[in-house]
Amino acid sequence: MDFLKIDRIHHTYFTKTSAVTALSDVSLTVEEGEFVSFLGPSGCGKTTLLSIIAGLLSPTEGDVTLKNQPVQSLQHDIGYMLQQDYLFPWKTIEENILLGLKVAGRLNEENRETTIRLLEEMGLVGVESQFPKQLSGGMRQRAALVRTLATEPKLLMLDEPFSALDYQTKLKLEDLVSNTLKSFKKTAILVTHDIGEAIAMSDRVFLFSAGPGQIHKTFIIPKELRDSTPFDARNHPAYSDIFQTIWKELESLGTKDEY
Ligand SMILES: Nc1ncnc2c1ncn2[C@@H]1O[C@H](COP(=O)(O)OP(=O)(O)OP(=O)(O)O)[C@@H](O)[C@H]1O
Repeated sequence: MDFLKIDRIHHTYFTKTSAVTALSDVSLTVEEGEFVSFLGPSGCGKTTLLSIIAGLLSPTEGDVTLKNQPVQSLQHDIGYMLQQDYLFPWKTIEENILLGLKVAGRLNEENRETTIRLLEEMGLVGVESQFPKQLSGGMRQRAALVRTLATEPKLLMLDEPFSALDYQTKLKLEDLVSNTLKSFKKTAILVTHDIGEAIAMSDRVFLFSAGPGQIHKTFIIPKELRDSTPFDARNHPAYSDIFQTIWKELESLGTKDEY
């Protein structure tokens, strides 16, 4: 059974004066526990597709099923990690992390223990009583991910989560996030413009072309890279081959200023 099935999705935005086709005939599947990336130029429909998967937007045509259930309304058990951490500045890290569980009326001993394990995995033990402004950007992003994972989402969507961080922090966070998602056996979709990040973190990469957005090609990341941490994958001999292959495909789509 496919964990997530996207079947012949087509989406057109209609405005008073125009119609913009954001996605055309997009089909893909994601297996449980898999980490996939959506890579492509600005405007190729990545955000539109995430919104459709989350049930925030109804596609013009096509179907999405998550764990064999049709997605027809907002999915509450999808977690997000975004470019901004959206932590509440007036709450401590612990209060921020437990907020989602409290609001859902699901705070109990078991998921408190899960939260402690997550704090350990993400190297955040000791900062629970601090406020977000006392933490670095990377630490705040880690706290935001703990808050998301604490609610045990079925699927995690990572929408350019590292793009506002400095390069060193981004590399360290890639490793931490990847290890944590593997140890919690999470299924995840990463949206990124960064070929290296997509290769280092994913099992498969879907390369989108723009205008309208379509899947141009799917790349299976070599096993030796998948078995490595993202940092080690970037330094593996197989990395440059797959990087070149994806780069050439991107170039064949037409170079855009964004690249
Ligand atoms: N609400 C909207 N109304 C009209 N057109 C829209 C709307 N949202 C997106 N679009 C258009 O749909 C296309 C796909 O947009 P989308 O934001 O999904 O792309 P994207 O790949 O996420 O871009 P980026 O990488 O810049 O975030 C673009 O041409 C965009 O201008």
